Amino acid sequence: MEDDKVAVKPSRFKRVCVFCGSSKGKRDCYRDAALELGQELVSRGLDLVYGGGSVGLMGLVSQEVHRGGGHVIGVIPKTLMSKELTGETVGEVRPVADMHQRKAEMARNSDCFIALPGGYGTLEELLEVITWAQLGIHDKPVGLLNVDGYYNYLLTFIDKAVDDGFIMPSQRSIIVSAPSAKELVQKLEEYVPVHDGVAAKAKWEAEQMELNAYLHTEIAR
Ligand SMILES: C/C(=C\CNc1ncnc2c1ncn2[C@@H]1O[C@H](COP(=O)(O)O)[C@@H](O)[C@H]1O)CO
Repeated sequence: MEDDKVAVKPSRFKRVCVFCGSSKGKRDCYRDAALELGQELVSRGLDLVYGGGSVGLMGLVSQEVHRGGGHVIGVIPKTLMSKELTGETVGEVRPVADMHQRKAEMARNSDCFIALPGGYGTLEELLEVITWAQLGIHDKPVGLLNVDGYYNYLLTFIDKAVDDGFIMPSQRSIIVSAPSAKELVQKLEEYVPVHDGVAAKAKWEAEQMELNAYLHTEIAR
């Protein structure tokens, strides 16, 4: 092999679920991070799963992956499907019945999760997959793209919850964070899931979640 060619190790992931703002935020660094994450997924040959639509950072990351030739899956509740609300979705659109089914479908179809900066919706999606990891419902890595320290207060709060005995120290490592997309995806590739006694007990919930998602899909047809 020529010296300037670096062998790219195949990814352990196929599909990455991205949670992010339905707004672009007020600073260019958020916009740039969404585009950079899109490019990183394309360069690693990874598909994108996200909440559908073209608004805010959601639009930027999905359009960047689509433009780079990556496969994009937008999972969107039927009530949000009007173009006035969410705009055009690039790639594949998977309509679902409601917000709960959307989260279950996004999780079921992904091998890891990444949160870009966002608001309540992003936080809710992020904290749910962290909680599911804590309960052992899945063992997929969860990453926080901490663009210019956007999530510093959240990480400080989580450290406080560990210090004060509300989160087990072993569960602190569920959240993987990094300031750039490249670093974050690399850390997620290397992530080793946390396992403890809770995990085994909660496995049934994973089956329940899959069954619910399947039933919702069938009912929605
Ligand atoms: C109802 C309005 C806009 C709807 N726009 C959305 N379209 C698709 N998905 C959305 C939308 N809003 C939230 N989401 C989901 O939550 C995350 C973003 O929420 P945030 O509060 O902006 O952080 C995102 O990951 C989506 O899955 C007009 O008000």
